[in-house]
Parts: sequence; C-alpha cells; structure tokens
Amino acid sequence: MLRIAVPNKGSLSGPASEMLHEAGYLQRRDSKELVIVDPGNEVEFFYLRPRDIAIYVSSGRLDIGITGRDLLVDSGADAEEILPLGFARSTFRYATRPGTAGGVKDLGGMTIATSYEGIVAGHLAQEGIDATVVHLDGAVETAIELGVAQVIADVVETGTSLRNAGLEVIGDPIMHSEAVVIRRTGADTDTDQPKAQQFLRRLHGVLVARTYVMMDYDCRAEDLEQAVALTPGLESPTVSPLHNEGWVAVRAMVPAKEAQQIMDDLYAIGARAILTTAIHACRL
Ligand SMILES: Nc1ncnc2c1ncn2[C@@H]1O[C@H](COP(=O)(O)OP(=O)(O)OP(=O)(O)O)[C@@H](O)[C@H]1O
Ligand SMILES: O=P(O)(O)OC[C@H]1O[C@H](OP(=O)(O)OP(=O)(O)O)[C@H](O)[C@@H]1O
Ligand SMILES: [Mg+2]
Repeated sequence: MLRIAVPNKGSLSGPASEMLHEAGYLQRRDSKELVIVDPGNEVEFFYLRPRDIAIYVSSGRLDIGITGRDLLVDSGADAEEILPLGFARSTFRYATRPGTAGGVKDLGGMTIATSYEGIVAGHLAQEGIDATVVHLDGAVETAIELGVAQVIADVVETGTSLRNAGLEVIGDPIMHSEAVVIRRTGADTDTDQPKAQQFLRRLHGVLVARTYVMMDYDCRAEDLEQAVALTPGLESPTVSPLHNEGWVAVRAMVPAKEAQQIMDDLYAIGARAILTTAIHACRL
C-alpha cells in the first residue's frame, strides 16, 4: 500500500485534499481523522502538520508527501521535490518598517523574527550576513511593533498582512514557494513503485485539466496552416474533413488563460463555430 502524507491544517490542507479528490482518491470527511485507507486505490493517507511532512517522508516511513517548497527547504530534511502543484503560491521575504534597512546587506547586526529559521539562517550564511534570528510560531508581523525584532522574514502572498502592519519588503524574495509533491531524496518512485507512478500521473492529469481547455473550430482548408499555428495543441491538433467541401474541423488543447485571445485570432482569420470545453481529467 502506498503511504502518502497530506497537510492536515493551514493554507495547504484544503486545496491538497481537493486535488486528491479530483484525482479520484478517497479523502477524509472529518478534519479530526488522522489516517484513512483508500482500499480501491491501495493508498493510505496520513494527515500531518505541514511542517512535519518532509521529516516523515525523509525517514522513509511514508513514500510521498504534499507540503510547501518553503517548508521542505526550511526543514533541511533529506527529501526532494518531484512535482510542483500550482497552489499555495507565495514568496518568502524580509520586511521591516520604512527607513530601517535599504537592502539585505543592511541586516547585519539586526534581530530577525521568523517561523522559518532554516531558510533565514541559510540565506544569511549565503550572503555572509551576521544577524540574530528569533523563532516565533506565527503572526510574526507583530514582532516589530512589540520590539521583539527589527526585521521579519515571512510568507508574503498579497502583501496585505505587511501593509496592515505598516511594513515594507526589503530586497528580492528569498524564495518562491508553492505546494509540491516530495519523496525521500533519491527514492525510486519511477521504476520501483507502480502505485507512486500512478499517483503522480493522476496529479499531473489534474494539473493539465486545470490549465488547459479543449478548443474546437471549423476553418477553410486553405487557412488551416495559419489556424493550427495558433492552436498547435500539445502534440498535434486533430483535423477532420467536413461535409462542406473545402472546410475542415480542428480540435486542440489550448492554455485556458489564452483561450479568449486565441478565439479572437481564429475568428479574425475566418474560423467559425469556435467552441471551448473544460477538460475534467486526462492522462498525457
Ligand atoms: N497566505 C498564504 N498564501 C499562500 N500560501 C501560504 C499562505 N500562508 C501560508 N502559506 C503556505 O502554507 C504553508 C505553511 O502552512 P502552515 O499550515 O504552517 O501555515 P498557514 O497556512 O499559515 O496556516 P496556520 O498558520 O493557520 O497554521 C507554506 O508552504 C506557506 O508558503
Ligand atoms: O501576503 P498575505 O496575503 O497577507 O499573506 C501572507 C500571510 O499569510 C500567512 O499568515 P497566516 O494568516 O497563516 O498566519 P500565521 O502568520 O499565524 O501563519 C503568512 O504567515 C503571512 O502572514
Ligand atoms: Mg501561517
């Protein structure tokens, strides 16, 4: 049975379970459940604190985990990212009150509060900066007002939390994070574990279904080359003859974000009956 760690709380938890459900796996109904078995798929899901997941996976007791890239790096655990999942996107940044520091180089000698000591210590060492790091469990934005630190290093998504605390970012993001699938470093999920391969293919299928739509249209045969240049598909578009001589029907996957522009461009070159439909699942 494949053993998978899933975040039980926080920003990663809901979207991770939703994605697993979309991929056809049984998910818990009650947030108090800690372990559930999906006998049909021969998978066991362990609902764990997101911060602990890399540690469990690196121990080899669990085969695969879903966590945040920032949490994986912060843990220092012997685990590696194998598939980015496109949700819980954020940056990790330094921030302070305006006027405290012009750039990262000014952080020397300062006190930095964070819940991600591993990332911050690693970054300071890399930059050759000597600063004091104070560990706090959360709500670190308040640490400056309360005098516990002069600088914070925290997750920033919209920037609302920083603005509300009267803080501004310093320098470039230390890292870009999102939810990721991880395994023990070097674990052979590729050939050894058919269930793990199936799991990764299913999640990849959900990602593709979320990112692409199917586009169908009719165009004149002489415009076909121009049309398929707009809709090359993932491999190659399907082209079928129409009963009306001189016309063809084309079907191709297109990125959902570009669908409206592509429809306009197809219309402009004479394509008609242009339709897009959602993809619910796929295996490429
Ligand atoms: N506002 C946010 N937007 C996107 N991702 C976020 C956000 N806040 C936290 N994360 C991501 O969630 C993961 C941290 O999960 P964790 O459960 O520890 O914290 P949380 O989501 O802040 O929840 P809580 O603090 O309520 O427990 C990290 O990968 C982090 O990048
Ligand atoms: O840039 P924003 O969109 O404001 O999002 C970032 C905030 O979200 C998270 O906090 P959370 O609400 O989880 O509280 P926490 O600090 O206790 O983790 C994170 O720690 C930041 O504070
Ligand atoms: Mg939090």
